[in-house]
Amino acid sequence: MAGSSISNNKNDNKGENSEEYNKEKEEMKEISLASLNPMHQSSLWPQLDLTRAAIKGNWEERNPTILLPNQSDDISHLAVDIGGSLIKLVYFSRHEEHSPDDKRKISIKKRFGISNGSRRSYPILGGRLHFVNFETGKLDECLDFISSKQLHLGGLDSPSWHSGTRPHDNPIIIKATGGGAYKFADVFKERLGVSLDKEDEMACLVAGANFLLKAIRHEAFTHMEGEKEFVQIDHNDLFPYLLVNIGSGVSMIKVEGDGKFQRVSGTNVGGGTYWGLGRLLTKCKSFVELLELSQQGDNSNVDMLVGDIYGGMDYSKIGLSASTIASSFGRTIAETKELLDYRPEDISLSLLRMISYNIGQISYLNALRYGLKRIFFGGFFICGHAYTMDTISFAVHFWSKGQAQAMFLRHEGFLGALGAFMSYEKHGLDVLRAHQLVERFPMGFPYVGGKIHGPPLGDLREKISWMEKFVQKGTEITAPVPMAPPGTTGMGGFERPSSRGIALRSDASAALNIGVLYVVPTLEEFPLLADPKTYEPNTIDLSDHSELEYWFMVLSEHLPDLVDKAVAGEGGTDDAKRRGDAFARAFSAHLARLMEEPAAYGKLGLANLLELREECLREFQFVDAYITIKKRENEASLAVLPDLLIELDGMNEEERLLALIEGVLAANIFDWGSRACVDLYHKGTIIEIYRMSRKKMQRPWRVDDFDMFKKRMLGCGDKKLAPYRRALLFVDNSGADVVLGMLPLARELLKRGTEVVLVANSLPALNDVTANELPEIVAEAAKHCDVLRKAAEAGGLLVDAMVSIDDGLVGNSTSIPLMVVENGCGSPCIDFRQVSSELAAAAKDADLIILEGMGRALHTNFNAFFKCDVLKLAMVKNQRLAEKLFNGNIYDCVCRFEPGGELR
Ligand SMILES: Nc1ncnc2c1ncn2[C@@H]1O[C@H](COP(=O)(O)OP(=O)(O)O)[C@@H](O)[C@H]1O
Ligand SMILES: CC(C)(COP(=O)(O)O)[C@@H](O)C(=O)NCCC(=O)O
Ligand SMILES: [Mn+2]
Repeated sequence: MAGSSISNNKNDNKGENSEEYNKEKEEMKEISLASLNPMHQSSLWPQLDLTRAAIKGNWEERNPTILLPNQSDDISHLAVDIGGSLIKLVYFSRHEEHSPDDKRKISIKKRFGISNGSRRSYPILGGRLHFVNFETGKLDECLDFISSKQLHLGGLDSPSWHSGTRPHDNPIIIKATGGGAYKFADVFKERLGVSLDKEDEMACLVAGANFLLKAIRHEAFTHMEGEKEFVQIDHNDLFPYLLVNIGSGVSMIKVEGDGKFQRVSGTNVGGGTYWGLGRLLTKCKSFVELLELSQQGDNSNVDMLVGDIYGGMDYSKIGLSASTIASSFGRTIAETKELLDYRPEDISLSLLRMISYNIGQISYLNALRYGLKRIFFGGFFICGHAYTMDTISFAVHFWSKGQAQAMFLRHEGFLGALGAFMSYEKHGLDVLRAHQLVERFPMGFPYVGGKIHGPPLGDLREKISWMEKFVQKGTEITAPVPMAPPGTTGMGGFERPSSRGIALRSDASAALNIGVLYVVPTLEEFPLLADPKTYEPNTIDLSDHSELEYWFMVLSEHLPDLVDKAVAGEGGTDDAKRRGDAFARAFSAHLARLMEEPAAYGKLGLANLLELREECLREFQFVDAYITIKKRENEASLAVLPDLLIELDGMNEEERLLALIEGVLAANIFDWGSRACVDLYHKGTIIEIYRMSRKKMQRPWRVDDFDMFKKRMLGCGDKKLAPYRRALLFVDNSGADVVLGMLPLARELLKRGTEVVLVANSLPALNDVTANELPEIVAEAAKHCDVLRKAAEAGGLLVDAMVSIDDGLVGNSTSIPLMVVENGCGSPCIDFRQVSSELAAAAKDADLIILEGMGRALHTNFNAFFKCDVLKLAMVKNQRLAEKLFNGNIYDCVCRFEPGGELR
């Protein structure tokens, strides 16, 4: 029950109780950012070190990469928002993941004329934006933090960047907003030697909100009766809106565009009122404590309800139920009672409701006054607290009679600081778009909910011991807010929160659900999506709790096997075992967190869970858990490929096409992500299983559009259609899947004059084949196949891999080339909103897409439409999914052909 869960709460006040966490000062929420345009630097922007800067690659390229050899990788830039209650820091650290261009990449870049980085007219460098906050009353802590991380020296073009000293004639300037930018300017100058460049607070709030609403996909959400729902904001239909920032006090700003706004109202009853009055009345030591108290409160002991006045009856004539609050704190007029006679829990809840309800009501009145339908609420007062949001939402909904809607922002507390940060320059941040931002949730997130200022755990050993320390706490993650629906009366008031007794996650009251947003400048929207606006990658929506429970179970059960493979893949060393253990804990904690609050990481689909698992493995430096298995299966499959090709070549074209599709479906059984299949592998060799799988291919398949596809490929009678120009083949698993399934299909397309682009993962995921691995596999296959060889050579694919091939054949070919491009993903699924620039370029001339495998064709994209023809091929290796999608059974096959564009 709530009481015990809260009082036993070991996550509480970590900073105060534990020495270790006393030094935790770095917020674990980060956003990666595009970096700077050296062309447009203002003198205020901390300069990059451009000494010995050189253009890498071709000078004639439109967007060459500029190397900055003297630029520290840890360069930081800082902006501050110093409010009445809290200081918010936003700082940028450059953080680029370098993956050297291999020959495959170079040839693809040449082929498609892709320049480095992005299409824009400046090089975007990777980086992260960190969010940190301190109490304003503890300014010293904040200054120590800035100083220890040298944030105030951020990237200045001076030798002092390294030495930490700086010449007096070159003042350091930091962007600052909030009242404290004035009040504490001298302290910053004295302690850190920096000048604060003051930016208007309202302008910063608006700039921060506009950026977030445009660039971050799941930034805004509604929160009604415990239900959180993300809102897709149409960039072209964002304005006008009312921005209500609930900080110490409250500002209400009518926003009509970028930089176009007016502060129309406000109220002095805000977050400071709750925290200040609450502290006085309850003797709470911290804001979090005060909020937690409210979770166990019953405000009817403090508030005067309509029923108190009307002898237990509703005042239905004017729509007020007996439980409606008639007068906040009205019961405390009783002369017989003193403050100590009231429970602090009840006082806290009463205060929270009074203030939230009041702000909701005033906000709506202002929205009404200015004809604004949408209201976004920000400010640290909300701090992800479900009951606060529900109360505000209720007020807006009730007073507007359902006409207006309250929306909340995930980065609620950092609008001003973000706006101040953006005011350094107008060219870096504000052009970023959602497809370039990837949000990741680091391993500590389930434990600390993004709240605790964790140490920068760059070192793997630190990560592991951090996990080990938290292992006890893993079992204590209890339900966050909400609470059960607050039970509104529908008559203008609230019932008491029916949530009393439901456990509150220790830190949920102040947990900001913000992960790490990496900027990957090279990511693009897939150009062949029929309608990017309505595209939803996930087929399974995990907001259905029974689905979530099922997949939670599947992934949990699969965990020991995955850890075994990952550890074995690295020789089973003690180090690998320890990492394996820590990974299992971290991933289990993510799962537990999401079970309790499915929307904690944004909108949750199955693809997100599967990707999270891969990311978590990478965090513990398991680069490729299935590497040994993949190699073994590739070799076994390559050994039988020649026989398969001979068999195929002996067939007529109709038989062959069917055999090829059957082959793809049968070979898709080699999937180490499926429990059922893994069990199967104990029962026979790869080749035996493949044969068994082929034998069982009975048509009609569960989804069987083969005849339609055949008609398009082979024509009908004398009527032949032109071959496809270019086919994108999204390959799935290593071994038989790619070697005996997809490569023979690729070969057939090549023979028919179609350019083939093999699209594979950028990073390993389960036993999926990667773009790095494919050229070698193709080279091996090509030893047995002229078609593949010639095509690959002509495509420049087989540069290194083909050294053993007879030189006489090289360059003689006029065949259509075969290419390998990376998809930009490291997951068994694919989200077409964010793919590599290589793939986006290759897609431009494509007229056929073949999506293979459960992850890419069923879990994601089963319902997706494309501008060109698409063939979705997969074997369903999970009973529940087969039942859910088409009332089918495990091992059913899907061959779905959907003509694109005008044909549909
Ligand atoms: N950890 C916290 N400590 C103090 N106040 C907090 C905390 N978390 C949330 N708050 C609430 O947030 C309010 C401050 O919000 P904020 O947006 O930072 O405003 P300001 O800029 O005025 O400081 C506080 O008055 C309090 O109600
Ligand atoms: C992870 C996968 C999507 C990979 O499937 P693939 O794309 O390789 O066909 C699939 O194995 C899966 O959904 N596995 C979990 C379900 C299970 O164990 O039954
Ligand atoms: Mn796979």
